[in-house]
Amino acid sequence: MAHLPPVDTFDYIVFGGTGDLTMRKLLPALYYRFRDGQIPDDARIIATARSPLSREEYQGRAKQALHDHVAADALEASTVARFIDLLYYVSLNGAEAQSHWSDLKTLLDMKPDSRIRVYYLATSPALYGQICENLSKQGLITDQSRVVLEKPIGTDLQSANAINDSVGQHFPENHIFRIDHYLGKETVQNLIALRFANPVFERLWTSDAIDYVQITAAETVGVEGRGAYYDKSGALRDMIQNHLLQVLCLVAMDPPVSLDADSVRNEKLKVLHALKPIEPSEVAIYTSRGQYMRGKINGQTVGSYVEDLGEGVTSETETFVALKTEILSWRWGNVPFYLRSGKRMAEKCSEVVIQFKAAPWTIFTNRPAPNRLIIRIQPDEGVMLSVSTKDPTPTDSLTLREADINIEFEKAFNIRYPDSYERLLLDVVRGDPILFIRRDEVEAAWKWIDPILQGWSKNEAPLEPYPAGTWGPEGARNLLAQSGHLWHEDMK
Ligand SMILES: NC(=O)C1=CN([C@@H]2O[C@H](COP(=O)(O)OP(=O)(O)OC[C@H]3O[C@@H](n4cnc5c(N)ncnc54)[C@H](OP(=O)(O)O)[C@@H]3O)[C@@H](O)[C@H]2O)C=CC1
Ligand SMILES: O=C1O[C@H](COP(=O)(O)O)[C@@H](O)[C@H](O)[C@H]1O
Repeated sequence: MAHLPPVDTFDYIVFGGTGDLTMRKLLPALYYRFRDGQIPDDARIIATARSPLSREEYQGRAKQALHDHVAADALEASTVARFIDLLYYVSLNGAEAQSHWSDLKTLLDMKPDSRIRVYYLATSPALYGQICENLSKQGLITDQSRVVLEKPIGTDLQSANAINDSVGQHFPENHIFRIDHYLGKETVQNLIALRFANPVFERLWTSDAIDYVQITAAETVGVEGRGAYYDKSGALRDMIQNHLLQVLCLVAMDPPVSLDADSVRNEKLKVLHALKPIEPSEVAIYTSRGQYMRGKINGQTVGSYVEDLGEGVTSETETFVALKTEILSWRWGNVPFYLRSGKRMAEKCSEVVIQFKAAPWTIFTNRPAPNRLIIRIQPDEGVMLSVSTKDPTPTDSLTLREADINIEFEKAFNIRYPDSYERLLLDVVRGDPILFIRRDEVEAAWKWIDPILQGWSKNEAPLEPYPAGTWGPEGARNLLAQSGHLWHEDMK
């Protein structure tokens, strides 16, 4: 077990404290950090929601959540008991000024104002503005207060601006932490280390050497119990607008002058601004969208998307999207960036594939395969570089064969890879925004996404069905075939 320096003590106030995200992700993440000695014993986690629950009832639910979502070998009874002791519950309608705010105030007033307060908004984003307004009216926003906003920040640029404006009336930008859990993933952060600590890669990180880049986030799960949210969202808003564009920024950005949050965010923003727009009339050329049908995942038959939504429902929502873009800059001129994400795909796999250009000439009897760098975000976090080596089979000529230089981080460092929320939740306490999204990044991402949504709404690109358990619709393959490229799984 790692022993890490503890953060300053804090009150974490979670709006939506009984919800799926809190139970499945936030409490387990805080538990792990507590177990590893990073959370002081006098910290408090104050959950709020409308449900009338006593503190003991809430603690009972939280205990169950830990048993369901924390590895059994990490659950020591005494540590669980000490952690459960940090939990409080206030029944409160965050959207109503007349609700039980005085209960929350009484609890918070028991500690000095200088204590760090984190207001974590894990409710529908439609409530963010009202919750912040009520916090402000009740005098609960101190100099040491921060607010965390869960995704989605809006469904387009206009709605994102409305959310950001309403929260921004009560919290300064440097106290607003917009979470994107992909940035908390170790391998995503490792992109910064890999690129800027290893000149061997960074010197080749341009259109001179790179043919194209693929970023994939494929899931085998369907919409699970989140159909009501997902059907209004779809894969483009749910995954591309935030997670995949953030990964693309880290792959493509120029070296920041330091690891200061704004230096990194400024470089990411430049990438977002340099993305070649996809006009509504161009969506059939540059995008492919699909929806899963019945199929098989790991040998088990699974239902279609509309079956997962419920009986008698129809839907035009995409559960898969692939797109081709470019970054209009000196470094990346003419290098296609292919992004794709989908549910009910053949494998769970998030990765970045950097496909290098072929050698200009060969002296061997067969052509060397172009090098390929694969950064595996999950599962099996690691980095793999394919290289051409001499084929050891005895022949009369020097022929080549592909082999991999493969680093598996978990094995290399013999360490448990933490869930992304573990790091992010404590970064808020530390006041370190490097792995959070600044408002202008959200705006730039929506500005680029909105025209695609407009094109789709005019039916400019067909919604193609794909069987569950496959790599998506044919259109996704055609997107690359136009340039003679293949998705990674087709290269194997
Ligand atoms: N679940 C996930 O995996 C992910 C979720 N998110 C985001 O996190 C947020 C929460 O999602 P999730 O946990 O799934 O949603 P749930 O529907 O499971 O939970 C919503 C929570 O909000 C509470 N709530 C609803 N209305 C109010 C109100 N007026 N005042 C106070 N509390 C209220 C509910 O409790 P009660 O009804 O008792 O008030 C409940 O605790 C959403 O923005 C979602 O998009 C983001 C990424 C992943
Ligand atoms: O934000 C989201 O992410 C998950 C996928 O996250 P991962 O860490 O398992 O890759 C996705 O299932 C969900 O729809 C989306 O809202």
